[in-house]
Amino acid sequence: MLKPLFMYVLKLYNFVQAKLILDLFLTIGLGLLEGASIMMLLPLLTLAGITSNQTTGVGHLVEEYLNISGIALPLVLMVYIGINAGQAWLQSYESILNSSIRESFATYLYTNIYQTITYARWSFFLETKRADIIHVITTEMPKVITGAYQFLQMIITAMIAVIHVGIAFILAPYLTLLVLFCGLILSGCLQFTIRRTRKMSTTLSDCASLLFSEISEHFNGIKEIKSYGVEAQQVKNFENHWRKIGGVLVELAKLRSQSSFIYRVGAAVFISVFYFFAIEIFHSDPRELIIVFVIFTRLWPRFSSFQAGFQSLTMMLPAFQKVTDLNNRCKAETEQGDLHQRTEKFNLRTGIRVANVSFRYGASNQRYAVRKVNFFIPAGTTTAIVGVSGAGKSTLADLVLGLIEPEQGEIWIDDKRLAADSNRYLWRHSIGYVPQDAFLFNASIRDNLTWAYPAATEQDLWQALQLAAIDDFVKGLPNGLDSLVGDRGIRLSGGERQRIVLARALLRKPALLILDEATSSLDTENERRIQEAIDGLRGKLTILIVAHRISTIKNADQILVMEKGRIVERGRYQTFIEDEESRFYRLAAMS
Ligand SMILES: Nc1ncnc2c1ncn2[C@@H]1O[C@H](COP(=O)(O)OP(=O)(O)OP(=O)(O)O)[C@@H](O)[C@H]1O
Repeated sequence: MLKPLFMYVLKLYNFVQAKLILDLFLTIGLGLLEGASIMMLLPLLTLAGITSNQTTGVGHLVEEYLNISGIALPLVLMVYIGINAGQAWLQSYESILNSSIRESFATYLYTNIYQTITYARWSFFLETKRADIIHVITTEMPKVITGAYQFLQMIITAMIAVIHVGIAFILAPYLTLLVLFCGLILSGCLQFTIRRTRKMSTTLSDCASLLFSEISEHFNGIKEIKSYGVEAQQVKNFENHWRKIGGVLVELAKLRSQSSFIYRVGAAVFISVFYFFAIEIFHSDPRELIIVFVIFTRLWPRFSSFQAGFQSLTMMLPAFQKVTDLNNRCKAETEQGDLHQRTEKFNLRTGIRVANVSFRYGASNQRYAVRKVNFFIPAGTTTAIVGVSGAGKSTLADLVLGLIEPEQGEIWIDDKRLAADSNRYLWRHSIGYVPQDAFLFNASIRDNLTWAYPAATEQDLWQALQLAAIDDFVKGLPNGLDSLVGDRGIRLSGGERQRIVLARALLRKPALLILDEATSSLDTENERRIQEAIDGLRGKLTILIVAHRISTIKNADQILVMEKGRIVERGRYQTFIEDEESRFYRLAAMS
């Protein structure tokens, strides 16, 4: 269970090696200075007249040295001030260094996980809930960063403790062993709270993940929730989730207060034992007794914070596990090859050949979404795929897009086979894609367009808008290209949004334009407009249309009819519509 934690600490070490070593040296320096500052109590107490009649021990040595050298109080006080000033300076320097290590480590880890997730294959996103990914990034990652850092702080605390215990041991070895023994007993007593904390934390993490999913789905489906009038049910679900989380949090608070109770009572018992042994059994030098007492009263909060830190770390372990699992899954799904060094594009000359391609969602799935499909899309032509819902149209489009890999068969772009990840990546780079519910950023129209092609000139932008038949609309807006589209393009109508997205796709001068049910959610008027825009592109571009409505594909050069993952008919609109026996005819009659 501690393995993921070590991994992150190791990452932290690899990331900030030099700074971390400097930090550790500073910590040792701080520990030594703090020890020296405590040791200064010995000459100070001696000069104040507290002495002992013992003739051995460090106290006696200091007494003799002060007598022989004749060192006066002002000099000892100056040394005391010097040590404390040095300690304060080191402390402030160390805290700045710590904060810089922590922040750069956080940036590194966040960017790293974001990158790993983003570069994972599409299949990963098909199998993973978005809410779970967002939950890991926004809720679990901060815990991981705090945890790795806290672990480091615990090591630092342990190092300082070792220095202090070392000093105490030199002064009073038996008393020190006694205190350490008592500390061990106390830790043993607290083991059960640690185990229980770990269990509760896993439950808490799972509950939080579910709650996050619930919130995300709630706001994604808010329109449906309101139209069905199920607000009360949703609020009740939310309340139930919170009640569960609240219960776990109260349990954790109980555990924390239990440990703190055990600590406080234990401290009182151990101080009494310490005094009893020091005075009655060891007959200790009062100065050494005072110093050992000072050391342990300073160490006690450290022990206690070490214990609390350990408990918090235990609480964070489920977060480490979740982040590590996600990271490992993404890594296993990362597209291989020199993907991001290459920028060249595919330039379709002959066409796209889909040869005997089959695909299913998951190796254990009995049902193939696409089965033994063969077809050719000549460059510069329009191909349409039609079929009833679930026939496999979008899956086939995703295969041609290079988002998913065929389980069997091959896809060829001219004479290049889409086999390697890097090929598929470059191919996607060369495609314009317009899905049914296209995505627009909450930014200006210009930003939304240039996102796909940052090097676009003003002329390129207007040309693309014109091709998508939306240039007049944009010209009419008060801020033209710089008008804001609102969250997900909410300030635009469905048709305007789709045409902006079409313009964005065209801006890249794509080798292939894929329209995946791009007009199915539009009204007739908007559909007509976008249809005109698409018709205007015929012959200029290679187009693949996945269509629900037959009216949108009348002018296609080739129509493929799909049924249960297979292509069952192919031809042109005119031929099909005259053949009442054709499946296409029946489809057209249904739509
Ligand atoms: N992510 C997925 N996981 C598992 N099965 C899936 C997934 N996506 C699609 N399928 C299944 O694959 C088959 C083909 O789906 P696909 O979306 O390609 O059909 P479609 O013809 O595009 O349907 P529609 O017109 O309704 O969008 C369907 O049986 C569907 O249930």
